[in-house]
Parts: sequence; C-alpha cells; structure tokens
Amino acid sequence: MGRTLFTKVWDAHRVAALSVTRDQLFIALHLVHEVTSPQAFQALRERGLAVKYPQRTIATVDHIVPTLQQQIRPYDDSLAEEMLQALETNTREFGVRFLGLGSDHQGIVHIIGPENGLTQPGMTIACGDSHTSTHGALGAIAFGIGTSQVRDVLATQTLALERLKVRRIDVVGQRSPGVYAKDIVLRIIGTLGVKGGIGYAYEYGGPAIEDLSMEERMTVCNMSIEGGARIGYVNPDQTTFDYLRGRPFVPTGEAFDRAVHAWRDMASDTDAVYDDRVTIAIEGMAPQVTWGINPGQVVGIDQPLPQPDELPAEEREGALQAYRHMGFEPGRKLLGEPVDVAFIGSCTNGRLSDFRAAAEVLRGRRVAAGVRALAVPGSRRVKRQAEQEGLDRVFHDAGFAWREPGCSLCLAMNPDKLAGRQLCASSSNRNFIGRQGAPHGRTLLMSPAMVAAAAVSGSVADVRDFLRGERHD
Ligand SMILES: CC(C)[C@H](C(=O)O)[C@@H](O)C(=O)O
Ligand code: SF4
Repeated sequence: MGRTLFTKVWDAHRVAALSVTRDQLFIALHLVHEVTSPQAFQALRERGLAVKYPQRTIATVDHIVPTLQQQIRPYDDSLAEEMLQALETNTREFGVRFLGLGSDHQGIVHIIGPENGLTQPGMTIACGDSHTSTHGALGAIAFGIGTSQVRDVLATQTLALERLKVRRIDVVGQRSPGVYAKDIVLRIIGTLGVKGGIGYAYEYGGPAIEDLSMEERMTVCNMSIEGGARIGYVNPDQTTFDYLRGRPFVPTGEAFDRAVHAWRDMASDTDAVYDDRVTIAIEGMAPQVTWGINPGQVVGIDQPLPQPDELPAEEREGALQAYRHMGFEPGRKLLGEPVDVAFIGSCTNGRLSDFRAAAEVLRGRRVAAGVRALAVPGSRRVKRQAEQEGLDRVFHDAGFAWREPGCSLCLAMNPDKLAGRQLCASSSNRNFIGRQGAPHGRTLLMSPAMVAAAAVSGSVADVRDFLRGERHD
C-alpha cells in the first residue's frame, strides 16, 4: 500500500511512539521570530539549558519592524523595541544564527526560509507562527507551534505531536487570466470552510497545482491554516528542484543530485491512501474577494454577497456578525465599493512574482486620490530583486509607498495601521476584526493584482478588465 509524503516524512522523523496516535518527532529546522520566542528562551535560561541544535535554529525579525526607517533604534514602540532586544540577546547568548536588521537575509520568516533554501523537501519544520504551513510548498511537513513548544524544540529539537489525517485536494481546470494562486486558495477555503481542515494535513495536487510556480504554491500552502489545516503541502517535483538549485543553503554539485534523488522518493506514492479526497474545479472561476471577517467568507468578484438564510445553518451567525462589522448588504456586489487603503505584502503575497503581477496593472496608471497605497516586500532579497527589475519605480510612479521588509499591515504590530473604519484591499491572509490595527477597520482579502486594480480605481475592481486593457484610469 502506497504512502503519502506526510506519512513518509513523519515516520522518518519519529524518535519514539508516545501512544497510538502520539509521537515524539525530530524537528529538522526550527525558525524563530521575535513575538513567540522571548519566554521560550527565558525558560531555557531558568533551567540552565542550552539550545540543543543551534545549527538547526534560525531567527529573524519581521512582525514588529517599522517599514519606514527600519534601522533607527530604539523604536518608538517600547514593546517592539523590547522584543527585538530580547531576540538580539537570546540569539547571541544561545549561539543561534540571527538574520536580523542589516542582514541581507532579513525578512518575513516564511519568505526567507524558502528563498535561502533553508526549507527543503522531506524536512520537518516548526516555527512559533501559524503560517509555517507555507514551507509545505516545497514538500516539507511544516507547522506552527505555541511558545511552550518553541521552548521544547529549543531544548530538545523534538516535539510531542498527534499524527494528523491527510486530505488530498485535487485542483483541476484551467485558470483564466487575472486568476492567481490566491484566488485558488480562497476558493478552497470558501468551499471547505475555515474549520474544514481541523485534524488534517492538506495535500494539494492535480493539474492546476502542478502548474503553479514555487512562489504560487507557497501562497496556497500559506493559507492552509486559514482553512483549519495546520499543515499544507505539495509533492516535490521538477519545479521544486529547479527552484532550490543554487540557493545559499542547498547542497551543490553531486550532493545536489543525491538530494534530488532523496527528495523525489519523499513524494506521495501514486497508490497512496488518503483519509479524504476532494476535487476543486477552477475552470471559469472569477477573481475571489472576501466580504466578511474570516477568510472563508469569500465570493467571486462578479457574485452578489450571500443571503444569510441561504447559508448552511452553522455559518449564519458568523455572516450576520460579518455584515454588522463590514456594513455591507446581502445581495449586492463588492464591485465599486470605495477603498481607503491598498496593501501589497505579507507572507502570503509578498514575493517577487506578486510585485510583478501588481506592477503589470500599475504600469502607466496612478493610485486614485485619497487612497493610501503601501507596497512592502516580504524580505530584503525580494526588495533587492524587485529594485533590480525597476519595480520600485513602477510602484513609486503609481503613487505607492515602497517600504522596508516586514509583516507590516498584515498584522499591524508595527506603525503601519488602519484608522477608524477604513476599508483595506489587502493581499494578506486574515480579515479578522481589528486585524489591521484599528478595532473598526475592515479588510478585503484578494490577490496582489486585484489590490493594484482597487488602488487605481479607488474602489473594488475586477482585475480582468485591466488585463484586457478595457480600463484607462
Ligand atoms: C504573531 C504570530 C504568533 C501570529 C501567527 O501565529 O500567525 C502572526 O504571524 C499572525 O499572522 O497572526
Ligand atoms: S506576514 Fe502576516 S501572516 Fe505572515 S507571519 Fe507576518 S503577521 Fe503572520
């Protein structure tokens, strides 16, 4: 009987069986950031413990960094300053490599892992951050952990974990121009629900997934957790190997060929048995936009917003709450709804291909009057590459602010925040109430190209009109 990648990777990293469903798992790579690590390091200090495998531990700073004048210290926000200082001290004292401010590799933790080749197929990867699922795009088993588990990994490089079930999600059909990986994953979450993945790892496959670039696969895997699945992955294939070749932490020469051989073996067998299977068809699908307060409250840009009484019973209360917060009415469309802020960035859509896609819309156009538009590269490397291509000029000329790398307005743990009831077209992954720094602020999740289209229109727009060249804003 064939095995899934999930099972192969899990079994290869099992140190001990703790019960029928619970194992002690070795963690190949531990990624650390400033928000969830201070107490974990403190716990080690109090017990007189060392970091077990410092060479398997990598830290960066992303959530709290200002995106304007990132390197001017101390930060105005004393809490932010404290977290950064703690990480600086902890990494120094415990001998952990810190890709911090001033490092060429600083950036959002889920962006710098793959782009440096730290993330590799067949690994187990943990990080005190729910969007660790992103790294599954390369065929790793990667998941978010809490601070007490960060402590456990620091001290032992292992974790006690419940084995997950595996749901195979086949995505089929040709996507239309103007439809991106973000639209695919929003559709998946809209279909299976924000709790649909609880207890599962999602294996994404099928022709429409195989067709995606590595960066696009990261966008899909990133949002697995928004669908309730702690882990999401794509089987490694030629796209994966081509992406990894030549990256800083990837073996070279013959060692690379050997690694590819081993990585290939990690992919799910063709006769692998899954706990569940779902097929999602994307033929003819329109760009997707969220209208509510969780990522599953999503519609096609050409669709009317749902009537609460037509929704499944368990979704009605949430829909009513969403309508109250957003101030939208059932039955109408989002197209033309005025936006105040446009944000392109985050670990979902803060990579080079995202800025390229948005620039395609922005070239020769201007952000509408009254819209605040922010472009925040996910990492130093993304910023540098984008600038080498002249993308920063495109954003500047269009009226976007071009910033330093960090999480920025995705979570607003830094000075980038919404104000009042502002409505933000955002390429990030969460639209929870208050998420972007203002209790009454409102978020519409969409692809970077859709954000660009909204920015220049001054209202929610259909990017397909821009790509067909029908709009001349
Ligand atoms: C700060 C961190 C714990 C959090 C997460 O786990 O995801 C953040 O990255 C987020 O996106 O909400
Ligand atoms: S970009 Fe947003 S989702 Fe990603 S790690 Fe930062 S805060 Fe979390």
